[in-house]
Amino acid sequence: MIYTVTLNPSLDFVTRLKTLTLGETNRADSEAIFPGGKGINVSRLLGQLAIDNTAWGFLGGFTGQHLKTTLSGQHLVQDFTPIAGNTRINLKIKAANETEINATGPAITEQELAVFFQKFDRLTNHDVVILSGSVPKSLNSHVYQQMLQKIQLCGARFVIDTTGQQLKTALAYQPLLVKPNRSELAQLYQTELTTQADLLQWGRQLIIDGAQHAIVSLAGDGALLFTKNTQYFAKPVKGQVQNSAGAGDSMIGGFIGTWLQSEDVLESFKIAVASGTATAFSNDIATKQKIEEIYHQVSITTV
Ligand SMILES: Nc1ncnc2c1ncn2[C@@H]1O[C@H](COP(=O)(O)OP(=O)(O)O)[C@@H](O)[C@H]1O
Ligand SMILES: O=P(O)(O)OC[C@H]1O[C@](O)(COP(=O)(O)O)[C@@H](O)[C@@H]1O
Repeated sequence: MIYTVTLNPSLDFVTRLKTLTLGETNRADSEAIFPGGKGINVSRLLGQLAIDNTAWGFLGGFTGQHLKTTLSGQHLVQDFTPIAGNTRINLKIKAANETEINATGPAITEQELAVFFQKFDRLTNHDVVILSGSVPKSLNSHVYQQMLQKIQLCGARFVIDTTGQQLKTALAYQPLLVKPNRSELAQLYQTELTTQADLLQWGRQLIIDGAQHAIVSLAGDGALLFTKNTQYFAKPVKGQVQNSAGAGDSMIGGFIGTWLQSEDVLESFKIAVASGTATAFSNDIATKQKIEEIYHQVSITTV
C-alpha cells in the first residue's frame, strides 16, 4: 500500500483579483476553496491515476470536517487522526503575481500524536510512505526523524518532500525519491544556483547524499531527474498557468505511482512532468484526462 502523510493539511482559499494593493481594502474578482496539504495532493493525484492509497495526517474542527467531505468519493482511503484543533486555512492570492500565506497549523496534543504513531506499527516491507509538507508549530521538529526511524524498522520504503535540515537528515535514510524545487535545493546546500552546471552539480549531490531518485523541479523552466546512473532534463510544456499550487505534489504522485508499477525511470519521469504541468494548467489537482493530454507534449533529453 502507498500511504501519504500530511501533518499539516489545509483548505486552500484561492482568491483572484487584477491588482493587489498592500495596506488597502482590495475587492476580489472570484474565490474558491480547495483541499490542500502536500500529502493530500499526492493522494488525490494518485487517485486520479486510479492507484490505491491511504491518506494519514491530522484533521480537526469545521475546516477538517469540510476537508473530509470534499475528499470523500475520491479514489483514496481517509485514515486521518482526529484532533481537537481546527485544520488550517492557507491563503493563495492570484493577482499580477502569486502570493501565498500558509498558516502555522493547529496544536497537536501528545495524546493525538501517540494515536497517529500507532499507525506506523502496521507497516510492512511492501509499503511505501510519502511524507510531505510542513510540521505544525506545536510539534517537535524531530517528528520527521521519528517517523523515518519507525518506517526503517518495519522495512518499508519512503519518499520525502520537505525542506532544510529535515530533508538533509532524511537523505541518510536513502529515500526512494526527493523533489526539491530550485530554491529548496539552494537552501539545502546553502548555495546559489545560477547556471545549468550549478543545478546539475547540486542535483547530483542529492544522490551522493543518499537519495535513490531525485527530481529538481524548475516551475516554468521544466525539471531535472537524477538517478545513480542517469540524468534527464524535461523541457517545460507551454500553456496557460491557472494555479500552480500542488504542481510539485502532482509530480511526486505521477513519478512514484508509475515507478512502483513498472520500475521504468524514464516513463515515470514523463508522467511526473505531465502530472505537474497538468496541475499547473488546472485550477485544482489535474484530472487523468488533462495529464494524458499533456503527456504527449513532454520531451525529455539526457544531460
Ligand atoms: N508555469 C509552468 N509552466 C510549465 N510547467 C510548469 C509550470 N509550473 C510548474 N510546471 C511543472 O510542474 C513542475 C512542478 O512545479 P514547481 O513549481 O517546480 O514545483 P513546486 O510546486 O514543488 O514548487 C515543474 O517542474 C514543471 O514540470
Ligand atoms: O505544508 P506547507 O509547506 O505549508 O505547504 C502547504 C501548501 O502546499 C500545497 O500542498 C501546494 O504544494 P506545492 O505547490 O509545493 O506542490 C498547498 O495545497 C498547501 O497550501
